[in-house]
Amino acid sequence: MKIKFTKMHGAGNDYIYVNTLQYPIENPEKLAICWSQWHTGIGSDGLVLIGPSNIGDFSMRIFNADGSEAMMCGNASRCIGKYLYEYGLTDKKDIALETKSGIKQLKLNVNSNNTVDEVTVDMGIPTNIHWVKLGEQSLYPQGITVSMGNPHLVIFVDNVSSVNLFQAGPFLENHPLFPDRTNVEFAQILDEGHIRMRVWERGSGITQACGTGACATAAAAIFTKQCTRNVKVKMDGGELLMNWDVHTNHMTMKGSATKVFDGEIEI
Ligand SMILES: N[C@@H](CCC[C@H](N)C(=O)O)C(=O)O
Repeated sequence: MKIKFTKMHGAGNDYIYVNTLQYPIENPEKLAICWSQWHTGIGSDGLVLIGPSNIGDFSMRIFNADGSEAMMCGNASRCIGKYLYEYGLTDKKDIALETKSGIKQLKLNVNSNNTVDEVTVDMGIPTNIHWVKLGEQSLYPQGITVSMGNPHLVIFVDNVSSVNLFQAGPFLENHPLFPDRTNVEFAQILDEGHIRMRVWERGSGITQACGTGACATAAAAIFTKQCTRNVKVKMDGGELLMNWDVHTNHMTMKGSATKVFDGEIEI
């Protein structure tokens, strides 16, 4: 059986997107592992399924490169907005997307060519924000946990370029404090409106960007009064603009969504 897919990225965080309304997928965990491989698969940070929804306009399921299913993905939610509009699944510019961490509202920025270049997502309320001690075995004594529907650990450092992500990432992802594992963000405050961040994602390793991670980083920086409520998070693959609303407590994330190519694969 042949499945059509689209490879897309948001700030360099790249996923394989399948419209399951047309191509139902029975074993996404296995396919995420197989297709994400760079040398023997399509190559990606994971697999995203676009589906129907009873409570929103459409739904999203996201699988990391190791096959684990995540509750939410910020970069994929923007790419889904672009996909839905440009592939004619909707003509709405405001889309309610069902995710495992609830409905996320997408606002599409449609340009004169009728293509979507940017999407703003209401990412909801950051929760579980508190300092944690990481113990003597960690190079980094403490960090801040933030939940954006999925778990994050944010560690502020003076120089993000000097962090050895390959070493610190897996150690902290699997730290005993986090029985469900965690995403790990290293963040350097550039000024009160700009943060430089590098990420180790749970289930995918080093990625070029993480949308929920950018939200978590902004929330941690604002929580510790290092940044204002409007802040840009610069990652290896691009930047996202965050706003943490003082009245609603919701975090919004604005950024690009890019199509790489369409393909077809046999299963
Ligand atoms: N890249 C994503 C997050 C994907 C899921 C994450 N690795 C997890 O397991 O929670 C984003 O852009 O938010």
